Amino acid sequence: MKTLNIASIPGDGVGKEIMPEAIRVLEKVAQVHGGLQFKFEEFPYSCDYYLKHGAMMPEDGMDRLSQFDSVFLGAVGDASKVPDHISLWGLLLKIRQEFQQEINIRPAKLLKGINSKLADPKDFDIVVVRENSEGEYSSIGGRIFHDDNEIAIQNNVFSKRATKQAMNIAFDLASKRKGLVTSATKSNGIFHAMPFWDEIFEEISEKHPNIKSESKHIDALAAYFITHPHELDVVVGSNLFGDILSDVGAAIMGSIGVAPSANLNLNGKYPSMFEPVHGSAPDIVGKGIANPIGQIWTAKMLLEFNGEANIAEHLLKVIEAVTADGYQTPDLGGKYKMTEVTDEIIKRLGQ
Ligand SMILES: NC(=O)C1=CN([C@@H]2O[C@H](COP(=O)(O)OP(=O)(O)OC[C@H]3O[C@@H](n4cnc5c(N)ncnc54)[C@H](O)[C@@H]3O)[C@@H](O)[C@H]2O)C=CC1
Ligand SMILES: CC(=O)C(=O)O
Ligand SMILES: [K+]
Ligand SMILES: [Mn+2]
Repeated sequence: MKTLNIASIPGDGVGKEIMPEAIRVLEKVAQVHGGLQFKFEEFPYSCDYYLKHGAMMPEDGMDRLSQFDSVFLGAVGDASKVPDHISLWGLLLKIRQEFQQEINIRPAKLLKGINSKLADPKDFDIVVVRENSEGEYSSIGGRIFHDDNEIAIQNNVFSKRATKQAMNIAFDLASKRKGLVTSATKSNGIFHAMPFWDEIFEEISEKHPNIKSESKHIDALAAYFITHPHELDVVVGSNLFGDILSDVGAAIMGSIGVAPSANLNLNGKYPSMFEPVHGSAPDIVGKGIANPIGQIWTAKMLLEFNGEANIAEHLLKVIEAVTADGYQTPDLGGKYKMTEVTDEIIKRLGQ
């Protein structure tokens, strides 16, 4: 019997609602699999934890999480309790950076039965490869002076190593898919970092003559996601550009409530972390209508990256069969509650 030890961090808002749903699904997956079991340990790290303890996690929090095969996270952030930059840097971004989860994989493809927000979406299947450890998400800089003289300086960080790594992963992925890599740039406006990014992209492209490559400025590329999503395959972007594009990708899928993501540690020193693309959705919290599919599709990615590709594919097929038959939450225009969608997935997993 293979055991996967999973640290679950529901976090804030709808994170606390959808996490139990995805765990119910994973327990069922294990039962159907027969040779797999999960050991979950829940960690209460969140904005509520911060209000009690003055930090998003205890001193030994990272040590404890490092003992697990993977971290499974819901969402972080409740600005009514803790400013977002404190809560995200104290938990989500802390884990991504300290566990060297330098790559964030974010698929965007249409599931059967789900209406895209586009009138004619055609059949798109995109993977955003987001550099996940540096770029615009850096804590380097500071603030100086007061009142109207106040100045904020924010330094972006682009290393050749991490940039190359993200691009190499994008090309590898494209070689197993449609064979196209699109780079998100902004070298017409960002004077140093983006020409650097483009040069490295050029260099990596030349090493992969069989893969088509193109660069698009982030503004035009964001529009292209809306107008020509079916022409994209793998899209590689910096931390901020990848973040934005993956929300656009989620919107054209129908709702950010379905979008999954994997924060990958590639050197094997620390666990990877799996979390949906969306945040804590304070506007719908407590209503029982959060879409559980983002977290459940994320569970599929957790299975895939823990060596269980077959059952992972089966889970995605079941999710798609359920959406195809109209079991959808209100964000997708459906009338079903969160638990009803999960129940249907679990029922069909057993069939
Ligand atoms: N990775 C993470 O944990 C992230 C955390 N956040 C945090 O979440 C909080 C809210 O941020 P927002 O910018 O509003 O982004 P958000 O993703 O939480 O919500 C944006 C919109 O999508 C909807 N939505 C999100 N998840 C949904 C789901 N599962 N089912 C149905 N609808 C869903 C929300 O109702 C809202 O209308 C903030 O504190 C923010 O910092 C935001 C993005 C990512
Ligand atoms: C923070 C955030 O929005 C993200 O990582 O997607
Ligand atoms: K999340
Ligand atoms: Mn985001």
